[in-house]
Amino acid sequence: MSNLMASRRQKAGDDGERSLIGPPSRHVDENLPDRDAPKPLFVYLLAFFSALGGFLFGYDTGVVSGAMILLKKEMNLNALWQELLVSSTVGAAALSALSGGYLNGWLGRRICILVASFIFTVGGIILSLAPDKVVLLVGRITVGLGIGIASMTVPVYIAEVSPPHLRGQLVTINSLFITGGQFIASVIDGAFSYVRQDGWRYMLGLSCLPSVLQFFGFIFLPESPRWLLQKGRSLEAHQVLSQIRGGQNIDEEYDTIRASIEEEEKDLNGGGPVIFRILRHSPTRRALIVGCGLQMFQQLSGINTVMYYSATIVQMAGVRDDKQAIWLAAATSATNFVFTLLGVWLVEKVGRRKLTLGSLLGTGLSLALLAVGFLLSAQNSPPITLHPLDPQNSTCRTYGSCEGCMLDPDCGFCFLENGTNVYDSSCVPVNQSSTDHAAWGRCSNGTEASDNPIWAYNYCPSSYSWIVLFGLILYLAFFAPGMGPMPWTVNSEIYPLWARSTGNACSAGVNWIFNVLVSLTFLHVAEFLTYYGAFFLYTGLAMLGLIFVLGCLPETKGLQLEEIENLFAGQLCSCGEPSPNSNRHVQYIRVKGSNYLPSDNDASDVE
Ligand SMILES: O[C@H]1[C@H](O)[C@@H](O)[C@H](O)[C@@H](O)[C@H]1O
Repeated sequence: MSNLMASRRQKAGDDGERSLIGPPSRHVDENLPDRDAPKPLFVYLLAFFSALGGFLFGYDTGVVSGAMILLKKEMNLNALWQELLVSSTVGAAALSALSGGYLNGWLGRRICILVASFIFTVGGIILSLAPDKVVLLVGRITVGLGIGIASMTVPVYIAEVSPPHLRGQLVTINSLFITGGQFIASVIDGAFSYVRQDGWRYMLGLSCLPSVLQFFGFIFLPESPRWLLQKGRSLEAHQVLSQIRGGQNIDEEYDTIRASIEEEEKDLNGGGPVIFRILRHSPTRRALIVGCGLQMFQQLSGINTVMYYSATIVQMAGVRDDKQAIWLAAATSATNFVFTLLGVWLVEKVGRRKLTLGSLLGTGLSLALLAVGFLLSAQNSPPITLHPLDPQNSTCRTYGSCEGCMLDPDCGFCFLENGTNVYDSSCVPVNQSSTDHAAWGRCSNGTEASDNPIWAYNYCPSSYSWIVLFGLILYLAFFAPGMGPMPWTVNSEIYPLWARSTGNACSAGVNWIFNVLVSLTFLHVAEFLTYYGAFFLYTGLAMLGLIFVLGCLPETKGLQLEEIENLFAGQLCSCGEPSPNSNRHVQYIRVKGSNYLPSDNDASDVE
């Protein structure tokens, strides 16, 4: 009973409505069969224009690998500059995602999306016109700032304008656009890799098209009604909500949002910065742990390493032609994209929790398969049979097989091939200005060796590479529908309005910080643990993630945003079971527009 009272106290602050307390299964949206639930077109339009932010996130993070192949030759970039141009964007995204929380609360979601698309456009222009590497770096930091703001604002905006029965699907569309952006970027990379002179300018500059489209779209699109209500602009909020819901009766939804905001205002958990209030208030603190944990485990399961390394994996499997390898890497991003589509379809069918659990389990198993593939390749690594005189007396001459040679970033494997048979192999230093060639000898640039030796940098030829290739496809098939989109989707729904932008800013920041950490450490980890060791490590981390999700992620499917806070009222890790405080919740029903006051004696008020 005390739970009931607490629940009622929590929600019954609005006169003019009466509260009905009932189990989650009874609430309005779940009673409607999916096919009968209204699907107002306008909300799809909003989701599309917002998700262009996701597209830009995917495009700008994905396009750089292809651009770098041309850039490093044209601008003579050394390893440090290449690293800077790739990681600066992700680092800037981390910073701007963290500060995006404040901007979101202050300026609103719409203005933040406008600011992000403006920054994307400016960044794209800087990049396409850059006369030197310093300006390129400025451009890459600029787009990173846009990505950070977009990555935390767009899911929040979509979640706030969506009706509950479509919310998971629509927010997941943003992730579909991220992987779509990565896929289109790889196709553009492939197409413009033939344009040796300035091809990179087109690759980097083309991002201006979607950002301009988004900017003009958002000039005409409305602000989130929830944010408007929070700012006391109730008339506008009512109008916007009714526009978004296609003229349906919105009174009930409007009242629920308003009541919850009024309740939040009464119970602001003292003053001070929002992050401190989040940490002081246990339900939001728990939600923040779940949100940040999900984002951390998303990156720790190694998605960006696998994507980055996919070109090498296909080379290892025997595709030696550069162009073919680029197109096969595009096929990898296409796989990521197609399987995210599966996630969009599944999220409202099986729910967030089951989807994430199934995805993590499959991701872990595929990582183990990848590791086994690398282990077998290492154990059967081709021996080094030639030991040419090394003028630099480098470490390369000390290795007995390809495995040790390829793990040393300063060396590469030069060999001849007859079917699957490797012969006349040597380990020689890599050319410091381009890893495409050896520093000297048969595999160096400009050497016209009649027997056409093959230069393998970062990989070894292996007859077990099909296991690795299979592991890669399996990994994407499991990761993309669940662990890819769910951290973004779940974060957009688990915080109450007052904590939503700050909560999302923190969790998006965690995502970007772990993205930089994992990508920057991968080669070093591989150097110390070997490739199979690195992939076994990711397997272990994915399994830890599985335990975390199993223990801590509740199901949010079908609930109103205002109801979700209750899921975190109980202890943190309750294995997805709703806490005792959350299995009753309140519905607000306007009774003929009258000022109906809830009464404790009213039989309809209790179960
Ligand atoms: O959800 C996205 C998506 O899965 C991308 O493919 C990945 O590159 C991002 O890091 C991730 O946040």
